[in-house]
Amino acid sequence: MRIRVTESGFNRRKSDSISGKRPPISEKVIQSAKPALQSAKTRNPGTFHVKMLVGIKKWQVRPIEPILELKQLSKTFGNEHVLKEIDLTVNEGEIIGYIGPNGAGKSTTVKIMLGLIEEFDGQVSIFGEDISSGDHTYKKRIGYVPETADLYENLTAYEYLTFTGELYGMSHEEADAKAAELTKLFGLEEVYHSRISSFSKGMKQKVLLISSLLHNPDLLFLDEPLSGLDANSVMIVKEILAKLAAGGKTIFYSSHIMEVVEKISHRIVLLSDGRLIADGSFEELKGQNMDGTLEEIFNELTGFDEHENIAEKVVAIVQEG
Ligand SMILES: Nc1ncnc2c1ncn2[C@@H]1O[C@H](COP(=O)(O)OP(=O)(O)OP(=O)(O)O)[C@@H](O)[C@H]1O
Repeated sequence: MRIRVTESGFNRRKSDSISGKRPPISEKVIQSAKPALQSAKTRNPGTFHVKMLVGIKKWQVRPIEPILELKQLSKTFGNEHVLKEIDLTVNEGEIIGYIGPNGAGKSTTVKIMLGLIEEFDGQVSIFGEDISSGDHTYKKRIGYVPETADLYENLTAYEYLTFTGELYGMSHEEADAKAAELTKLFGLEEVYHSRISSFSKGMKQKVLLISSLLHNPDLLFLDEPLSGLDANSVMIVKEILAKLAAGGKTIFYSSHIMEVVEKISHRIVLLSDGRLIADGSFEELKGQNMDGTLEEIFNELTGFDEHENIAEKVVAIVQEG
């Protein structure tokens, strides 16, 4: 059985504490959670979220809900088999690093889950509901940062954010108040009423991030969310994601920046040629005889060892003549 222990705002798995990647949760704390866990287990078998109410010295135990379930998900475009019988369960509070080579099918999976691609085989459930049922209310609980977005560049940040906030059911005043505070925290206070067309790439990315968070979604899909952000902003966003997950939000994080995926993900899911070929924490992947960085594990699992050879050929062609 897997347990997640939350204490003083830290949220991690027992395996994390053993690996020493983050400050360890003491064995005493884990032991003290056991009676509450045991009684919850007899009532409702499964996986549990164990939360210590700091100061009250009491354990709060509730089942970890599967937020997302893919069963035998397959997708073809014409004759091309893009997704091949994918099974995946994602639990509440998890940050999933969803990685794979170009063209592996990552965006296609995300678009299916967002309801942007409606034809597929298999079953996709979000918040316990089959998304093919025709009930689209689940979308209100989702936030999305696309890899490339058509921001309505003629709108100001204020207009764009209040517009998207209202689409998610917020009142104009509520969306404005929240957007103004968030843009200030992201250093965009002075340009809140400027047109997005005048923004730098990083500033636009901040608007997209704010827009995905404004309505306090329970599930976030992030596609290269750090694109164009400076090092300070990257630190802020990584911290925000860790805190959101500690508070029970679920994050599906797709990126090619392996160093970040390695650091922030509770679980790494590797898609190659439409199939899931690895699923586990970074420590678990390393434990399966795949030593090294996530970049090296990625190269090994996808069977790629040609980088030196290809680079040599490119440089030779560039320097010809
Ligand atoms: N609308 C479409 N029509 C036809 N083929 C498509 C369509 N969308 C995606 N594909 C194909 O599906 C495959 C997977 O594409 P997808 O965008 O899901 O890959 P990805 O893993 O997100 O890649 P990247 O890392 O480059 O963003 C590719 O071969 C792509 O050409």
